[in-house]
Amino acid sequence: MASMMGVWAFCQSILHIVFPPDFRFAFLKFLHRLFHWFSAYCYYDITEIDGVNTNELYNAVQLYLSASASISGTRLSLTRGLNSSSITFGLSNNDRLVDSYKGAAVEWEHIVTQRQSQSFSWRPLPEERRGFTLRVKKKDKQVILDSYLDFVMEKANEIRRKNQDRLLYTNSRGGSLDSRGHPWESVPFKHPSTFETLAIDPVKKAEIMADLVDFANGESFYGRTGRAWKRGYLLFGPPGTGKSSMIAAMANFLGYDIYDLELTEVNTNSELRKLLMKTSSKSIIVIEDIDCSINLANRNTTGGGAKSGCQRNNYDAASNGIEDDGNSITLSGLLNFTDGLWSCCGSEKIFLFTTNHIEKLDPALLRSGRMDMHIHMSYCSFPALKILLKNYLGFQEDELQKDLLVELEGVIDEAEMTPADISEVLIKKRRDKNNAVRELLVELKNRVRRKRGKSRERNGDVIEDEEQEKRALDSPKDGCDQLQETCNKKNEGGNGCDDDDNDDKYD
Ligand SMILES: Nc1ncnc2c1ncn2[C@@H]1O[C@H](COP(=O)(O)OP(=O)(O)OP(=O)(O)O)[C@@H](O)[C@H]1O
Ligand SMILES: [Mg+2]
Repeated sequence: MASMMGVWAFCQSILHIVFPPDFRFAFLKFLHRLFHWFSAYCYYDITEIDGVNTNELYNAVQLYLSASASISGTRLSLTRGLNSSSITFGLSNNDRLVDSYKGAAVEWEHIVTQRQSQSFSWRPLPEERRGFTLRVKKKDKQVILDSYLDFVMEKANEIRRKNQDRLLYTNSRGGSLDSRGHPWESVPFKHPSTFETLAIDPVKKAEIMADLVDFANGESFYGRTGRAWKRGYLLFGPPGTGKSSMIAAMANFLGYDIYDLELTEVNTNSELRKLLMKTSSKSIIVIEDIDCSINLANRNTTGGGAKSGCQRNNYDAASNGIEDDGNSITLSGLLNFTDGLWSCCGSEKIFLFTTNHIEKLDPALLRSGRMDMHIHMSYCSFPALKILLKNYLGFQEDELQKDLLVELEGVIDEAEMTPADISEVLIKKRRDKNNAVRELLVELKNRVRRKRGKSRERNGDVIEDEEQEKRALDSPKDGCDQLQETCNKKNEGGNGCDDDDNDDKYD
């Protein structure tokens, strides 16, 4: 190949000296054709810059070859991208690499030449002209063009996702665009929450994980059934039960980016659509506290149906019935956002809404297809508590005293304590893990006592001897009566170890 190129260059220089330009051009063209007729190969150039735009295929090839180049051990260039935690390998200048695909051998050459003179351009071009030349046997041309390049693109995306840290996008600028036309701002997403650290019922956890895996591997299923490749999850439950932690765990599990959509920053339905259009595939689009973001309860249902019935501005319709003139966001806009035609631009997207008050949401928002899975994030259950004890204190189940476990199991459900509150107790006392568990037990018992007292008050009963109940709940063995007394005293002074505001909301 190199010698052929040498001959080619030699011919060009001879022609340059001997013949006039017109003839020279025609002759060179002829020679070029001749050269290709007799060659068993065809060549494809993939330049770094296509006109003034960056050629995506060039970057993809570079990344794709980085996986093979690391093995072949030729001269390599090393790169570490922005937001990336790992180093990728690349072909050095004018180096070659052989790859094979479906039995066809291909050769990649990385060609770097100096840019001669800077022609006029709206943006400065790099001094070097870079590109890849792909050499393919003529008989393999079809298979390479049909699927190899798609394969390269796909692999490159995979590598990029693996190397790059998750990104967390926000629309804090509202709908306005930055200089590159993007409405989203991003920061590296480093939330450490995973399904392992998430304290929820293991059966529920396994179900959610299986659902996510089915979704991520479901391209052919969604194609076959004619459904858009997207899925909606609604997380509901009291504050501190792990809704945001669940979102982070899902993103880390699937390796997806998160788009945290601040609905109150979006002014119109069309702004909402633009934001959606600028989200990438393999991402989770989150609207937290959906009930607080938009007045969903006061939907005007003049047409009866979910979509036809909400052609009005929610805020206005609720207050003065002004028709939606497209200047504010409506429930129909939101419904279209989640399952209208636009929702499928760029596939493999998860829509995730959270709320503390599911009862406030419009049924149209909850139906399957929009929110396919409703996940109740509940107060800490006994199986979830065991996960917290393991994660925070390093306790394996068999390490804990049996009677202590029985006591914990006896009060945990009735105490209705959130995982956030439990983890606070465990964090504070984690230096002495046995003491931490005892302290937690006291806290749980206090909550149960207060709950029972409250419900009696509500039922109009006379509060009987609280001390008697205290004795019934307390274990004589655990030696933490002192702590409990202190806690009780604080509570009597209105200055308790916790407050019951949340309990009231969810009673
Ligand atoms: N189920 C859980 N498993 C593990 N940790 C949890 C869980 N729930 C809460 N936590 C802990 O409590 C903190 C607060 O939880 P998180 O922000 O996920 O709750 P939330 O349900 O989103 O609350 P809010 O409704 O107020 O947004 C987290 O940082 C996490 O450490
Ligand atoms: Mg939250």
